[in-house]
Amino acid sequence: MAAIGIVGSAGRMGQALAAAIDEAGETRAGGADRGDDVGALAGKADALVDFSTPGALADTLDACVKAGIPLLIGTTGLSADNHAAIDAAARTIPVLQTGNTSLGVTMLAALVEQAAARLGDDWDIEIVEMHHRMKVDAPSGTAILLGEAAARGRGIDLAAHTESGRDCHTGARATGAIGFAALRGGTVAGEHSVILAGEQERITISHSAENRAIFARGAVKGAKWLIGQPAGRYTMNDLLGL
Ligand SMILES: NC(=O)C1=CN([C@@H]2O[C@H](COP(=O)(O)OP(=O)(O)OC[C@H]3O[C@@H](n4cnc5c(N)ncnc54)[C@H](OP(=O)(O)O)[C@@H]3O)[C@@H](O)[C@H]2O)C=CC1
Ligand SMILES: O=C(O)C1=N[C@H](C(=O)O)C[C@H](O)C1
Repeated sequence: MAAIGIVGSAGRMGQALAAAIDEAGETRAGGADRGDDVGALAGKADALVDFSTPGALADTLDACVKAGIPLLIGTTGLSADNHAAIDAAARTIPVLQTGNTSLGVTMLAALVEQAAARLGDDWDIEIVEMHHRMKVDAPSGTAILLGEAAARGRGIDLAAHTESGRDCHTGARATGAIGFAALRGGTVAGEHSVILAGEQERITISHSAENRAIFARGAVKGAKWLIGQPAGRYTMNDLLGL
């Protein structure tokens, strides 16, 4: 049985994760929220799972490195500095970072990578997502993950080909661009569609999250899998052997 600590335990995902830990028969090592000592939590856990905010990440990584325990990072909206800090910590401990812990989105990303690899750049790729009104970051971590999968398939750099936040007179779409559009409203748990738009035909591949339990269950699986892995940076693909 694994003792899993929750960073951001009072939040929507923190609560869903607590339920998933119980459902899986694992142990809750406790939680850390704003102002709490994450080091104390790391000291009594086998692994931490973080669904909080990018500003909390540096302390959480430090705490896990000091305690020598793995960390699963589900928080999205991460900066380049956050990613550099993850890379540094992953030299000492196992770290799994993903914009989406669900099995369905991991499969969707694999399909998108394959489609992008086989279709030429005359097929325009657009990623559309919708989330609840409380979500603070855009595009979603999942949309970015799907964009990275498409870019990998195409053999291009995502940052250099991103078109997002289109407004006013944008000019025509750049050939080979990967476009992002974000909608916010209501209580939507997470909707993502990847549209491949060619000449007179279109492919749309979608994923709908019906609730947060799917993310929480995937995070518990990920945390358990991380315990016992060597130091390194992992994704859900590693966990699922994709
Ligand atoms: N990878 C995935 O599969 C998924 C990722 N997410 C991501 O997880 C994150 C959390 O989402 P959600 O639960 O909906 O958001 P919430 O706002 O409901 O929860 C975040 C929690 O983190 C707390 N928090 C703020 N600062 C700290 C800190 N320094 N240390 C510890 N906790 C802190 C917040 O407290 P306070 O209210 O006081 O600020 C809040 O309770 C988001 O980035 C979201 O995009 C969500 C779903 C799935
Ligand atoms: O904030 C959320 O709610 C979600 N965040 C993740 C994201 O940014 O993609 C995952 C999921 O879509 C829900």
